[in-house]
Amino acid sequence: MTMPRDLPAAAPAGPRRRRGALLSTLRSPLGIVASLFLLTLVVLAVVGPLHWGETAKVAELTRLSEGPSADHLLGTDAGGRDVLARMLTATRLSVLTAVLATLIGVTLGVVLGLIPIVAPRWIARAVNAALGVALAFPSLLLAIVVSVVLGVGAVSLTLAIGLAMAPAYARLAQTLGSSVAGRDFVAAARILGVGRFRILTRHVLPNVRDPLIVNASIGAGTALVAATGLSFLGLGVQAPRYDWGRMLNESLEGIFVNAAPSLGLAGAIVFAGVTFALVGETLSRAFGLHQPSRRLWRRLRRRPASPGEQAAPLSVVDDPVLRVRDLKVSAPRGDWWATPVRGVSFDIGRGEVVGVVGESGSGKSLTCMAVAALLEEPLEVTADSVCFDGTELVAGGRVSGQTSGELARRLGTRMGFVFQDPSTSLNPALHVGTQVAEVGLLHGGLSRSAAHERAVDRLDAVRIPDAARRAHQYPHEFSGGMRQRAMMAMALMGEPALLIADEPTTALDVTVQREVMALLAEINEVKGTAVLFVSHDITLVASFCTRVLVMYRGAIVEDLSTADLAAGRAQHPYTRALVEAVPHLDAEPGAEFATIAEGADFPTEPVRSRS
Ligand SMILES: Nc1ncnc2c1ncn2[C@@H]1O[C@H](COP(=O)(O)OP(=O)(O)OP(=O)(O)O)[C@@H](O)[C@H]1O
Repeated sequence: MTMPRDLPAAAPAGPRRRRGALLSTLRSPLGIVASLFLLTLVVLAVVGPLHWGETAKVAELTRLSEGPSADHLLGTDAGGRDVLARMLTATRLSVLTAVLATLIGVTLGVVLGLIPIVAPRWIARAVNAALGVALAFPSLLLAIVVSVVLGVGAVSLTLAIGLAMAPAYARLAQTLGSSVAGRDFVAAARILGVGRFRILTRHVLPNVRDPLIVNASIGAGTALVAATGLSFLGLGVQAPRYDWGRMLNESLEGIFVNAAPSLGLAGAIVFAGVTFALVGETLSRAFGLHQPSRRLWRRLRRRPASPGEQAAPLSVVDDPVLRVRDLKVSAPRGDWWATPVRGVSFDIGRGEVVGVVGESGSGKSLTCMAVAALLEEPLEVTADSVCFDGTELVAGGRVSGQTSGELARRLGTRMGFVFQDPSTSLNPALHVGTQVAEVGLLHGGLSRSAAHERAVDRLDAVRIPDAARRAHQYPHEFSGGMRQRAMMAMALMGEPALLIADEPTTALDVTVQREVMALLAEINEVKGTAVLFVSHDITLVASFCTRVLVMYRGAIVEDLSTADLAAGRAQHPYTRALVEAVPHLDAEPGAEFATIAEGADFPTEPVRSRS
C-alpha cells in the first residue's frame, strides 16, 4: 500500500466559493470523466447484486470453464456460472470493502494523529512511539497479520486493511495538524482561553480537511487493490461469498485455456482504481491542492498579452544596471492563472537608489524576487528582457529560478538581496559566518579559511561587534537588526552592483531601522551599489531614494523623482492618495487621519510625470 501524499494544508475557502470551485471543476473534462466513472461504479455496486445476482448463481453443468460466447460474454467458471454476471455482482462487495476500509483507516488515523495536539504530553509520546513502530512495518504485511489474527472473512478483511492504513493517515494528519497548530490564529485562540478540544475541532480540523479528503479518495484505490490481493491469497472473502480477488484466484487455474475471466476481472479492478484516482484528482483541483498540468503550462505560454500591460518603461536610463521589460509573474489558482505582476518595465541606473511603493499585494516583492531569479514553479515568470549588469536573464521568454554556472556566479557576486523577515532569511542550522562565507567559497574561488576570514571582515564592515566571535554563532543568537546586517555582509562578499532590499526595516524597531538605513546608504555611497528599496513607508522612500516606482495592482502606474513627489507633483490619483495618507505631526488634534478607503478603485493606466 502506498503512503498518502503529503499535500499542503490549504486554507479552507468559504462554503460558497468552495461550492463554486467544485462545480467549475466538475464541468472541466477531468470532472466530467471522473463523474461518469464514479456514477458507473456506484450504479454497478447498487444494481449489480439485484440485477445479476440470480443469474450469477445459475450453474450450467454442461458448460464448465467455457470461453466467451454470445450467452456468456466472459465465458463460464469451473462451476458453469456466468463470469460476467458474477463479476458485476461482486462489484458491491469489492467496492464496499475498499470504501469502508478507507473510512476506518482515515478516521482512526485522524484520531491518532491529532491526539498529540490535545492530549497530555505522556499520552502524546506513547501514541507517537506506537505510530513509529506501526509505520516501520510495510502496511500490506500489517494487513496480512491482522487478517490472520482476526480470522478470514469480509469483515475482518475490511478491518485489517483499515487498521493497516491508519498509521500512514495518522502521520499525515499529524504533519498537517502540527503545521496548522503552529499558526498565529491558533496562538490567538489559546490566548483567548479556547480549550484544546475546541481548538482542534474549530481551527485545526477545518484546515486539514481538504488534503485528507483528497488522500482518502486516492487511498480507496489502494485499499481496493490490497483487499483484492488478500482475497486472491485466500485471506479475504470466503465461499459462498465472492469478490473480485477471490474470482481472480479461481480464474487463474484455467487462464491458459480461457484468459477472458482474468482479463475481465483485471479490467474491473483497474476501472475502479482509476475511478478513485480521478475522483481524488478532481477534488484536489477543486480544493486548489494540485500542481498545474503541463497542458496548463503550455496554455499559459501561448497566452496573448492582456490589455493594460506595460511593455514600455515610463522612464529610460542610459547604461542601466538593471533593465526590465514586460515582466509578468503568474500563479496558478486552481484551474486558472492569476497574474499578480502584469508586465512591468523599468530601468535602474548604476549607483541609483530607487524606491518601490504600493499597497500590500501590489506585486512589489514578486517583482524583486523575479528580477533576482528567485521564483520557481509553480510560479511562472516571463519577460521580454531582464538584463542585469550586462547579462540577460531571460531565456526563451522566461526567467528561471534555477540558475547555474556563470549566471549563478554573476548573480551571487553582483546582486545582493535583503529580505523582509530577518528571522527567516538565515539558515537556523548553520553558523552565520559559514553562511556569509558561502559566496566566497562558491563563486570567489577562496579556500575555506580564506572565505571565513573574508566573512569576518565583511561582518565587521557592517558593524557586527566582535565579528570573529559572532561569526561562530547561530542566527538565533543575533538580533533582528544584526541579521539584516549579516545579509548585507553576505552581499558584500562580492562586488555588488545592485542590492535589492525588500522592506528590510519593517520588522525592526525605529532605532535599529535607522542603523540599517544608514548602512544601506553607506554601501551605496562607498561602493556605488545601486539599491532597489521596497517599502510601505512613502516618507522613508522619499528621504532615502532619488526615484520612486509606484505599483498598483501588479503594474507600475507612476515613475517619478522623489523631488517631484516631495513637491506634490505626483499625477497618478493612486500616488496622490498614498501621499495624502501620510500622517502629519502638525495635524489638528482629534482630526481623522486620511486613509485610502478599502476597495477604492484607481485607474491602472500609468502616467508619465518625471520632470
Ligand atoms: N508564491 C506565491 N504563489 C502565489 N501567489 C503569490 C505568491 N507570492 C505572492 N503571491 C500573490 O501575489 C500578489 C503580490 O504579492 P507580493 O508579495 O508581491 O505583494 P507585495 O506588494 O510585496 O505585498 P506586501 O507589501 O504585503 O509584501 C499577492 O496577491 C500574493 O497573494
